[in-house]
Amino acid sequence: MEGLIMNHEMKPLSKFRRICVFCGSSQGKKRSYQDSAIELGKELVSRNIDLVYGGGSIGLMGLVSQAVHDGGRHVIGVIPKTLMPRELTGETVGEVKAVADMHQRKAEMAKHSDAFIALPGGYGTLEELLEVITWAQLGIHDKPVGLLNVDGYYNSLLSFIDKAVEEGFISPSARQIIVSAPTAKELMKKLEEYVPCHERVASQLSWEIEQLGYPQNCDISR
Ligand SMILES: C/C(=C\CNc1ncnc2c1ncn2[C@@H]1O[C@H](COP(=O)(O)O)[C@@H](O)[C@H]1O)CO
Repeated sequence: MEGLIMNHEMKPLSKFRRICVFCGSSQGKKRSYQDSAIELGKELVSRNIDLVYGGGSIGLMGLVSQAVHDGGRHVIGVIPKTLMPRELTGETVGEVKAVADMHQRKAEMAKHSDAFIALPGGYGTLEELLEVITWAQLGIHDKPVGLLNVDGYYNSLLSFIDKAVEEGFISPSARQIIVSAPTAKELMKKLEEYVPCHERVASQLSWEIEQLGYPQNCDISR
Protein backbone atom coordinates (compact mmCIF):
# COMPACT_ATOMS: atom_id res chain seq x y z
CA MET A 1 0.00 0.00 0.00
CA GLU A 2 3.09 2.22 0.08
CA GLY A 3 2.63 5.33 -2.06
CA LEU A 4 -1.13 4.81 -2.43
CA ILE A 5 -3.45 7.68 -1.48
CA MET A 6 -6.03 6.59 1.10
CA ASN A 7 -9.54 7.86 1.79
CA HIS A 8 -10.83 8.62 5.30
CA GLU A 9 -11.40 4.87 5.96
CA MET A 10 -7.72 4.23 5.08
CA LYS A 11 -8.72 2.41 1.89
CA PRO A 12 -6.85 3.24 -1.32
CA LEU A 13 -8.93 5.39 -3.69
CA SER A 14 -7.93 3.17 -6.58
CA LYS A 15 -5.53 0.38 -7.39
CA PHE A 16 -4.69 2.26 -10.59
CA ARG A 17 -2.23 5.14 -10.77
CA ARG A 18 -2.58 5.89 -14.48
CA ILE A 19 -5.18 4.88 -17.03
CA CYS A 20 -4.81 5.14 -20.79
CA VAL A 21 -7.91 6.39 -22.59
CA PHE A 22 -8.51 5.72 -26.28
CA CYS A 23 -11.24 7.84 -27.85
CA GLY A 24 -12.41 9.71 -30.90
CA SER A 25 -10.38 12.50 -32.40
CA SER A 26 -13.90 13.72 -33.30
CA GLN A 27 -16.61 14.64 -30.78
CA GLY A 28 -19.35 12.47 -32.28
CA LYS A 29 -22.88 13.62 -33.03
CA LYS A 30 -24.54 12.95 -29.68
CA ARG A 31 -24.09 15.21 -26.68
CA SER A 32 -23.93 12.04 -24.53
CA TYR A 33 -20.55 11.09 -26.05
CA GLN A 34 -19.07 14.43 -25.09
CA ASP A 35 -20.68 14.34 -21.63
CA SER A 36 -19.26 10.85 -21.04
CA ALA A 37 -15.73 11.96 -21.95
CA ILE A 38 -15.97 14.74 -19.37
CA GLU A 39 -17.62 12.41 -16.83
CA LEU A 40 -14.82 9.86 -17.28
CA GLY A 41 -12.20 12.58 -16.77
CA LYS A 42 -13.92 13.66 -13.54
CA GLU A 43 -14.24 10.05 -12.37
CA LEU A 44 -10.48 9.55 -12.83
CA VAL A 45 -9.84 12.74 -10.84
CA SER A 46 -12.16 11.60 -8.03
CA ARG A 47 -10.08 8.41 -7.74
CA ASN A 48 -6.72 10.23 -7.96
CA ILE A 49 -5.88 8.55 -11.27
CA ASP A 50 -3.64 10.23 -13.86
CA LEU A 51 -4.35 10.11 -17.60
CA VAL A 52 -2.35 8.78 -20.53
CA TYR A 53 -3.81 9.50 -23.97
CA GLY A 54 -2.89 10.23 -27.58
CA GLY A 55 -2.19 13.96 -27.08
CA GLY A 56 -3.78 17.05 -28.58
CA SER A 57 -7.09 18.77 -27.92
CA ILE A 58 -9.33 17.59 -30.73
CA GLY A 59 -12.58 15.65 -30.27
CA LEU A 60 -13.30 13.53 -27.20
CA MET A 61 -9.51 13.38 -26.63
CA GLY A 62 -9.53 17.09 -25.84
CA LEU A 63 -12.56 16.85 -23.53
CA VAL A 64 -11.26 13.99 -21.38
CA SER A 65 -7.74 15.43 -21.10
CA GLN A 66 -9.03 18.90 -20.19
CA ALA A 67 -11.31 17.45 -17.49
CA VAL A 68 -8.44 15.50 -15.90
CA HIS A 69 -6.09 18.48 -16.15
CA ASP A 70 -8.71 20.87 -14.69
CA GLY A 71 -9.19 18.43 -11.81
CA GLY A 72 -5.51 18.71 -10.93
CA ARG A 73 -4.33 15.27 -12.05
CA HIS A 74 -1.33 14.63 -14.28
CA VAL A 75 -1.93 14.22 -18.01
CA ILE A 76 0.56 12.59 -20.38
CA GLY A 77 -0.07 13.01 -24.10
CA VAL A 78 1.93 10.59 -26.24
CA ILE A 79 2.12 12.06 -29.70
CA PRO A 80 4.02 11.09 -32.86
CA LYS A 81 6.32 13.84 -34.17
CA THR A 82 4.32 14.03 -37.41
CA LEU A 83 1.14 14.97 -35.47
CA MET A 84 2.86 17.52 -33.26
CA PRO A 85 2.13 20.72 -35.24
CA ARG A 86 -0.63 22.49 -33.29
CA GLU A 87 -2.79 22.97 -36.38
CA LEU A 88 -3.13 19.15 -36.71
CA THR A 89 -4.17 18.07 -33.22
CA GLY A 90 -4.32 21.24 -31.13
CA GLU A 91 -2.44 21.89 -27.92
CA THR A 92 -1.79 19.07 -25.43
CA VAL A 93 -2.47 19.90 -21.79
CA GLY A 94 0.05 18.59 -19.26
CA GLU A 95 3.12 16.59 -20.26
CA VAL A 96 3.92 15.84 -23.88
CA LYS A 97 5.89 12.74 -24.86
CA ALA A 98 7.06 12.94 -28.45
CA VAL A 99 7.51 9.57 -30.16
CA ALA A 100 8.78 8.51 -33.57
CA ASP A 101 5.63 6.90 -34.95
CA MET A 102 2.19 5.38 -34.24
CA HIS A 103 3.67 2.01 -33.21
CA GLN A 104 5.93 3.59 -30.62
CA ARG A 105 2.99 5.69 -29.42
CA LYS A 106 0.91 2.60 -28.61
CA ALA A 107 3.81 0.89 -26.86
CA GLU A 108 4.51 4.02 -24.78
CA MET A 109 0.84 4.52 -23.89
CA ALA A 110 0.65 0.89 -22.73
CA LYS A 111 3.92 1.05 -20.80
CA HIS A 112 2.85 4.05 -18.75
CA SER A 113 -0.65 2.77 -17.86
CA ASP A 114 -2.20 0.31 -15.40
CA ALA A 115 -5.44 -0.13 -17.37
CA PHE A 116 -7.09 0.93 -20.63
CA ILE A 117 -10.48 2.48 -21.35
CA ALA A 118 -12.06 3.07 -24.75
CA LEU A 119 -14.69 5.78 -25.17
CA PRO A 120 -16.61 6.01 -28.44
CA GLY A 121 -14.36 6.61 -31.42
CA GLY A 122 -13.52 5.54 -34.95
CA TYR A 123 -10.81 3.48 -36.66
CA GLY A 124 -7.99 4.83 -34.48
CA THR A 125 -9.84 4.00 -31.26
CA LEU A 126 -10.83 0.54 -32.50
CA GLU A 127 -7.29 -0.24 -33.61
CA GLU A 128 -5.84 0.81 -30.24
CA LEU A 129 -8.53 -1.08 -28.33
CA LEU A 130 -8.16 -4.32 -30.31
CA GLU A 131 -4.39 -4.20 -30.03
CA VAL A 132 -4.40 -4.03 -26.21
CA ILE A 133 -7.02 -6.81 -26.09
CA THR A 134 -4.82 -8.95 -28.36
CA TRP A 135 -1.78 -8.20 -26.19
CA ALA A 136 -3.76 -9.30 -23.11
CA GLN A 137 -4.83 -12.51 -24.90
CA LEU A 138 -1.18 -13.25 -25.72
CA GLY A 139 -0.11 -12.59 -22.13
CA ILE A 140 2.02 -9.56 -23.09
CA HIS A 141 0.27 -7.61 -20.34
CA ASP A 142 -2.29 -8.33 -17.67
CA LYS A 143 -3.92 -4.92 -17.45
CA PRO A 144 -7.71 -4.54 -17.53
CA VAL A 145 -9.42 -3.24 -20.66
CA GLY A 146 -12.69 -1.32 -20.27
CA LEU A 147 -15.25 -0.34 -22.86
CA LEU A 148 -17.32 2.72 -21.99
CA ASN A 149 -20.43 1.69 -23.89
CA VAL A 150 -22.15 5.08 -24.00
CA ASP A 151 -25.74 4.79 -25.28
CA GLY A 152 -24.95 1.28 -26.60
CA TYR A 153 -22.33 2.66 -29.01
CA TYR A 154 -20.33 -0.59 -28.79
CA ASN A 155 -23.28 -3.04 -28.77
CA SER A 156 -22.62 -4.23 -32.31
CA LEU A 157 -18.91 -4.77 -31.58
CA LEU A 158 -19.78 -6.76 -28.46
CA SER A 159 -22.31 -8.83 -30.47
CA PHE A 160 -19.67 -9.52 -33.08
CA ILE A 161 -17.21 -10.65 -30.41
CA ASP A 162 -19.88 -12.92 -28.89
CA LYS A 163 -20.45 -14.41 -32.35
CA ALA A 164 -16.69 -15.01 -32.66
CA VAL A 165 -16.85 -16.87 -29.33
CA GLU A 166 -19.82 -18.95 -30.53
CA GLU A 167 -18.02 -19.75 -33.79
CA GLY A 168 -14.85 -20.83 -31.98
CA PHE A 169 -12.52 -17.97 -32.91
CA ILE A 170 -12.32 -16.34 -29.47
CA SER A 171 -12.14 -18.40 -26.30
CA PRO A 172 -14.67 -17.70 -23.52
CA SER A 173 -11.86 -16.68 -21.19
CA ALA A 174 -10.41 -14.27 -23.79
CA ARG A 175 -13.92 -12.78 -24.06
CA GLN A 176 -13.65 -11.90 -20.39
CA ILE A 177 -10.71 -9.58 -21.08
CA ILE A 178 -13.24 -6.91 -22.08
CA VAL A 179 -15.10 -5.23 -19.26
CA SER A 180 -17.95 -2.96 -20.34
CA ALA A 181 -20.42 -0.59 -18.71
CA PRO A 182 -22.61 2.33 -19.81
CA THR A 183 -21.24 4.90 -17.36
CA ALA A 184 -17.79 5.89 -16.16
CA LYS A 185 -18.66 5.17 -12.52
CA GLU A 186 -19.93 1.65 -13.23
CA LEU A 187 -17.00 0.90 -15.51
CA MET A 188 -14.43 2.04 -12.94
CA LYS A 189 -16.08 -0.12 -10.27
CA LYS A 190 -15.85 -3.17 -12.57
CA LEU A 191 -12.24 -2.43 -13.51
CA GLU A 192 -11.27 -2.16 -9.84
CA GLU A 193 -12.79 -5.65 -9.32
CA TYR A 194 -11.22 -7.17 -12.45
CA VAL A 195 -9.54 -10.56 -12.01
CA PRO A 196 -6.21 -10.61 -13.88
CA CYS A 197 -5.90 -12.93 -16.85
CA HIS A 198 -3.28 -15.27 -15.37
CA GLU A 199 -5.88 -16.32 -12.80
CA ARG A 200 -8.08 -17.45 -15.69
CA VAL A 201 -5.38 -19.51 -17.42
CA ALA A 202 -6.83 -22.75 -16.13
CA SER A 203 -10.17 -22.12 -17.81
CA GLN A 204 -8.43 -21.01 -21.06
CA LEU A 205 -6.45 -24.26 -21.09
CA SER A 206 -9.50 -26.42 -20.54
CA TRP A 207 -11.29 -24.57 -23.39
CA GLU A 208 -8.32 -25.23 -25.72
CA ILE A 209 -8.25 -28.87 -24.68
CA GLU A 210 -11.96 -29.14 -25.51
CA GLN A 211 -11.54 -27.38 -28.89
CA LEU A 212 -8.42 -29.28 -29.90
CA GLY A 213 -9.63 -32.60 -28.56
CA TYR A 214 -6.64 -33.31 -26.35
CA PRO A 215 -7.26 -36.00 -23.75
CA GLN A 216 -8.02 -34.37 -20.38
CA ASN A 217 -4.98 -35.97 -18.72
CA CYS A 218 -2.51 -34.93 -21.44
CA ASP A 219 0.56 -33.08 -20.06
CA ILE A 220 0.77 -29.76 -21.93
CA SER A 221 2.86 -27.97 -19.36
CA ARG A 222 6.01 -27.83 -21.58
C1 LIG B 1 -3.85 14.22 -38.90
C2 LIG B 1 -5.16 14.80 -38.53
C3 LIG B 1 -5.72 14.73 -37.30
C4 LIG B 1 -4.99 14.16 -36.15
N1 LIG B 1 -5.64 13.02 -35.66
C5 LIG B 1 -5.26 12.47 -34.51
N2 LIG B 1 -4.64 13.18 -33.54
C6 LIG B 1 -4.29 12.55 -32.40
N3 LIG B 1 -4.51 11.24 -32.19
C7 LIG B 1 -5.13 10.54 -33.12
C8 LIG B 1 -5.51 11.13 -34.31
N4 LIG B 1 -6.08 10.21 -35.07
C9 LIG B 1 -6.06 9.07 -34.38
N5 LIG B 1 -5.48 9.25 -33.19
C10 LIG B 1 -5.33 8.16 -32.17
O1 LIG B 1 -6.39 7.24 -32.41
C11 LIG B 1 -7.48 7.54 -31.54
C12 LIG B 1 -8.49 8.40 -32.23
O2 LIG B 1 -8.74 7.91 -33.53
P1 LIG B 1 -10.24 7.95 -34.13
O3 LIG B 1 -10.08 7.40 -35.51
O4 LIG B 1 -10.70 9.35 -34.13
O5 LIG B 1 -11.06 7.06 -33.25
C13 LIG B 1 -6.94 8.30 -30.35
O6 LIG B 1 -7.02 7.51 -29.17
C14 LIG B 1 -5.50 8.63 -30.73
O7 LIG B 1 -4.57 7.99 -29.89
C15 LIG B 1 -5.91 15.50 -39.59
O8 LIG B 1 -6.45 14.57 -40.51
